[in-house]
Amino acid sequence: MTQQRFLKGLIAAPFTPMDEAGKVNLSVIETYAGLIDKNEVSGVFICGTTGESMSLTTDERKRIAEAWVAQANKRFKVIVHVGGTSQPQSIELAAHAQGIGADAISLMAPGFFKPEKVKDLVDFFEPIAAAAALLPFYYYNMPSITGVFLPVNEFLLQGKARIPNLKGVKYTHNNLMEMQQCINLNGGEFEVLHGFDEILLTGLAIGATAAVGSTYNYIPALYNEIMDLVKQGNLEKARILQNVSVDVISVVIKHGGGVRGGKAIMNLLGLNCGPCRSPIAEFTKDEYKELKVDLEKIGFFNLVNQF
Ligand SMILES: CC(=O)N[C@@H]([C@@H](O)[C@H](O)[C@H](O)CO)[C@@H](O)CC(=O)C(=O)O
Repeated sequence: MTQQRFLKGLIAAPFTPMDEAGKVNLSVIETYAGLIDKNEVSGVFICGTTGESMSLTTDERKRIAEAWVAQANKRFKVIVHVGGTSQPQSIELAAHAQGIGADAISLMAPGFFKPEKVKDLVDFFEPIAAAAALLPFYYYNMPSITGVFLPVNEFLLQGKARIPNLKGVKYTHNNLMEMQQCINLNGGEFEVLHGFDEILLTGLAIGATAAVGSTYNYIPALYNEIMDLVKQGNLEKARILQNVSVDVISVVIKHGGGVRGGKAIMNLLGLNCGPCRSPIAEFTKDEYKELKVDLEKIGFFNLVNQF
């Protein structure tokens, strides 16, 4: 089946640059956007998990979205995550994303008061998606964080009946059977964006054609090669490269995970993204030293060719 896809290839989930005082530092986004453009990354998924959306104010989220749309300047796509726990706040962010010329919106399920049924989730999303009716909308499925484990294929079916701009799902979960069902639903009607970098190869094997992730910020070449190798049918080499990604992500996990560890990596590489916002603890000097040693041990710095 060859369907026209809106999103393809690698989409980086940018870190939100902050200064030492913990304020959002928009000035870094110009250089950041230059790196994205240079590295065959087809888009950015901003203010998501990696972008610390839930720790930002509504106004900060708007300013960040404006900066990315302006700096991307149509060189790559900008998908704005507008999810949260407050429907009116998300409506405001969705309308804003459309107004500034973003390419798409995405929303995770509300994780404080949770929808009990698929219908509740559709009810929550419908007016938000309608506020950006001209943009494709991707459901951001991430049950490990939201605690919402509703069946995604069922959501796509019920959602499409009421949300005309529902385009697909960003699938950040390891239920590969369900992910495959979503990919094949209605003959491949929906775009399923792969969400876990460490198992990209698995997602590609079952038919994903685009992926959103935090490590595509700093080692995109590795993943672009995995994608090329899969197209060529060279699974043996693709597996070796995926294993390299697993080594990197093991170090990232040791140092606090994709957001904390990943932001520290960006800082080590010279793109000043600053600290994470509380409650994610700031990296100490000793931690930076230890991270560098761990990355050197696995040959990480040879993988980084874009800085
Ligand atoms: C839970 C989580 O943060 N997942 C990441 C992954 O890229 C993740 O950092 C990576 O696979 C390492 O575990 C992305 O799916 C998140 C993402 O795209 C986002 O920032 O919204």
